Amino acid sequence: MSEVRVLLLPGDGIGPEVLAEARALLEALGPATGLRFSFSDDLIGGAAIDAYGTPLREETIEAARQSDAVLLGAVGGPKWDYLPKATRPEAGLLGLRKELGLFANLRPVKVFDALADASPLKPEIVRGVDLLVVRELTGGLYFGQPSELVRGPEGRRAVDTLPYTEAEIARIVDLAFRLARERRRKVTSVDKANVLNTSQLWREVATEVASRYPEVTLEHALVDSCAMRLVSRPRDFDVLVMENLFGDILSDEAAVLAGSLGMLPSASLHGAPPSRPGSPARLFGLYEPVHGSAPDIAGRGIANPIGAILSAAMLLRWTLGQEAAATAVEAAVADVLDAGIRTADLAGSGTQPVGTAEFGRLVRERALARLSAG
Ligand SMILES: NC(=O)c1ccc[n+]([C@@H]2O[C@H](COP(=O)([O-])OP(=O)(O)OC[C@H]3O[C@@H](n4cnc5c(N)ncnc54)[C@H](O)[C@@H]3O)[C@@H](O)[C@H]2O)c1
Ligand SMILES: CC(C)[C@H](C(=O)O)[C@@H](O)C(=O)O
Ligand SMILES: [Mg+2]
Repeated sequence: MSEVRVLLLPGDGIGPEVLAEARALLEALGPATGLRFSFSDDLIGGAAIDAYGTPLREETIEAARQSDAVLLGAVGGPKWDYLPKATRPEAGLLGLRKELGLFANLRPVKVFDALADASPLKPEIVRGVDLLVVRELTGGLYFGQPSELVRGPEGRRAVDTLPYTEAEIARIVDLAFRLARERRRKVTSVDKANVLNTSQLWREVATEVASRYPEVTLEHALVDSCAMRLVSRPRDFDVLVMENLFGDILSDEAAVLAGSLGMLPSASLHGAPPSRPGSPARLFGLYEPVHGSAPDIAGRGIANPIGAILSAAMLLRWTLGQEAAATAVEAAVADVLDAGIRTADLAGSGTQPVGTAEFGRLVRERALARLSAG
C-alpha cells in the first residue's frame, strides 16, 4: 500500500472544523484507493502567532516540502487584525504559497443541481454553471515592492506595487490554456488593459500564448464588466485566467453562483497538472477552501465543510491521480445535497440544518459506497 504524506494546517476560526472533515474523508477512502494517508499537523496563521510569535515557521515550510500535499483550513480573525501586514496571520499563508512556488491557483465553481435555487440569483442564471478561475498566486500587488505604510510627521502615506514579468504571465496563461483544452476550450483572460500597464502586458502575452493553442478560443475581458457578466451570464465562461487580486475578488463573487462561500475548493500548484488526471507522477499541491476563517460562525460546529471536502477531492485528482475517488467524492456531495440535507448557510427557512460533522459523515458514507460499487 503506497504511503501519502499530508501536512494538515488547520489554522484559525472554522479552519480546524472543516479540515477535520477533509481529513476524515481521506482516511476513510484510503483502503479503497490502495493508499495509506499519514498525516502530520502544524500551526499556521493566528494559531502560530499565539504559540510561536510568528504566523509561519521555517519548520512548517520544511514539513510542507517533505509532504506530498498540504491541506489547509483558513487563517485570520479579529484577534490579530491590529497587526501590521508582515506579521498578520494572512502573511503566513502568503509566505507559504510564495516559498513553495505555488503560482497557479485553481478555483472551480460548479453549481450543484440541488442548489440552483440556493443562490440569490435566478435559478435559470446559475443552473449548469461549470467554470474554472485560474488565479496567479505568487505575484502582483500581494508581493510587489515597494510596499509600505508610513505614519510620519507629515502625515500618513501608503504604497503597494503591482509588478508582473512576461514569464510570470506566460506560465499561468499557458496553464489556463492546457486546462481549457481538456474542458470546453474557451479562455477568458481578465485584465484592466484600459488603465494598467501590467494589464497591457498581460493582454499581449495572453494573445501570444493563445497562438500555440489554435483549438482554444481566447477572449479578453475587462475586469469590471467581467464582474458583472459573472453574475448575469455565468454560463458564458469556461476557464478564466487573471492576476492575483482580481482572482481573489472574482472567485468570492463566483461563490454567489454556488450558493455559499463555503462551497468552493481550491488547489495551488507549482506547475501544470498532467494533461490527463491518472498520471502516476505526484504533483505537489496545497489544497484549501476558498473561504476564510468565518469568525462570525467559528466554534459553533455549523460551518459548511463542502469547500474543504472538495479540496480533498482536488488533492486526490491532481496530486494522486485518483480520478475515480475524486469523482466519487464530488458525486457523494451531490447525493447528500439531493437528499435535501444542508448546512445552515444553505438551509432555507423552515429547513432543519445539519452540523459540520454530520454533513461530513454523510458525505464519507456516500463516497465509500460509490467507490466500492465501482
Ligand atoms: N484562505 C484563507 O485562509 C482566507 C481566505 C479568506 C479570508 N481569510 C481571512 O478570514 C478572516 C475573515 O474574513 P471574511 O469574514 O472577510 O471572509 P470569510 O470567508 O471568513 O467569511 C465571509 C462570510 O462567509 C461565511 N462563510 C465563510 N465560509 C463559510 C463556511 N465554510 N460555511 C458557512 N459560512 C461560511 C462567513 O460566515 C461570513 O459570513 C479574515 O482575517 C481574512 O483575512 C482567510
Ligand atoms: C487570506 C488571504 C491572504 C487570501 C488571499 O487574499 O489570497 C484569501 O482571501 C484567499 O482567497 O485565499
Ligand atoms: Mg480570498
